[in-house]
Amino acid sequence: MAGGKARKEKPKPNAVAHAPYQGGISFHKLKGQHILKNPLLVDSIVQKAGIKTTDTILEIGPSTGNLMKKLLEASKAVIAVEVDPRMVLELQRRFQGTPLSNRLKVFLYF
Ligand SMILES: C[S@@+](CC[C@H](N)C(=O)[O-])C[C@H]1O[C@@H](n2cnc3c(N)ncnc32)[C@H](O)[C@@H]1O
Repeated sequence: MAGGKARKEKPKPNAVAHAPYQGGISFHKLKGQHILKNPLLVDSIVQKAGIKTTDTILEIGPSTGNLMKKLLEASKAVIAVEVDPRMVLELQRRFQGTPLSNRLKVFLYF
């Protein structure tokens, strides 16, 4: 701006209200909610964990289940604990009626 004062940007009124809307769910970043989007990263995590088909896994905070899906495919069972009821609903929708569902238990804890 030649000769004028630089205009100050208005602060956003509420960071949570501006969280991106993805997969039908708005994520609350302040609660640590974000999803693993890169399938190669998810594969790498599962591979490095050295999971055996006889293992039962405890997942804390599965969110919408991107990592969970791979964990279920690699293990005997996954027990998950999630604080957000919207995520629990989404997980039920995602895995209901699939062969993975009988190896999964999700608990809502809050
Ligand atoms: C970073 S996300 C998990 C991403 C997920 N693993 C994926 O595959 O995309 C973290 C999740 O943990 C949940 N969470 C935060 N605090 C928690 C707690 N104390 N106990 C259980 N879940 C929690 C959040 O609601 C959120 O769904």
